[in-house]
Amino acid sequence: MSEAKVMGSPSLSAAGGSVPLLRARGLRLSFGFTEALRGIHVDVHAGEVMAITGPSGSGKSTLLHVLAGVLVPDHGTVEYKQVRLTALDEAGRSRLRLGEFGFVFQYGQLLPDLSAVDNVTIPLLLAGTKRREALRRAEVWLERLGVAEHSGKLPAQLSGGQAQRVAVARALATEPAVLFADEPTGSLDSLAAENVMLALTEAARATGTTVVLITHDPRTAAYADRELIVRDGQITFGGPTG
Ligand SMILES: Nc1ncnc2c1ncn2[C@@H]1O[C@H](COP(=O)(O)OP(=O)(O)OP(=O)(O)O)[C@@H](O)[C@H]1O
Repeated sequence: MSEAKVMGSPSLSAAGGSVPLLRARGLRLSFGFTEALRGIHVDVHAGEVMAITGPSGSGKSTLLHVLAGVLVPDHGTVEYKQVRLTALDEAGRSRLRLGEFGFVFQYGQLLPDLSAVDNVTIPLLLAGTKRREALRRAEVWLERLGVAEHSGKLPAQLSGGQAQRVAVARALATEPAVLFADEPTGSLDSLAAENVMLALTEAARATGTTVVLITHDPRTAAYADRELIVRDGQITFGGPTG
């Protein structure tokens, strides 16, 4: 774990209930005249797999980026482990992202000239892990994601589903507290999508990693513990009641 980790275990509120790992209130964000987020409240609890669904253009990616501290809302707050992420400057948010969060995108964005295992070592090496140990841990993660036999292949030699599982292994290798995934199966056929989701959720549940993922696909959402539906920048289903 990196020094940038925000210390503290899941805490209890004064009332004795568990405090969400991520707590967002009153999020509003506009791009010019487009109101992408129009007053969103979200709680994400430690260890849960949460799917954000909704029509194209409804604000899903914007919401994910605000929760992950990539974008700053015009109004509203995001708290991570009770630290107000929205009050941090860019450097503070960057440290938090590096230390606590992992990311997977629709197209895994593996480095094309590096083998699968070398791709997975990258974040470990950046975090200061020695090369030998990084290789060992990368192999363990490829095994967990079911792609160990492809570890020496270049991304171009992998199927789309295999490449996404390598991308998930890379995102989880530093053992982030939260994995943010934006359409992680969006480029795959349905069988490959199910295999990636199965591998992703099994690995996340085995390690207690919290997952926030965006998907258009109901079959992908079915792997989540909870679904949040966003329409026109607002949550229409699954938001906090309190
Ligand atoms: N950088 C940006 N500049 C201008 N407008 C943006 C920007 N990012 C998003 N938007 C607009 O904000 C709204 C929400 O976009 P967002 O990408 O969050 O939706 P989405 O639900 O993730 O869509 P999709 O499912 O198609 O990826 C859209 O109207 C989009 O055009």
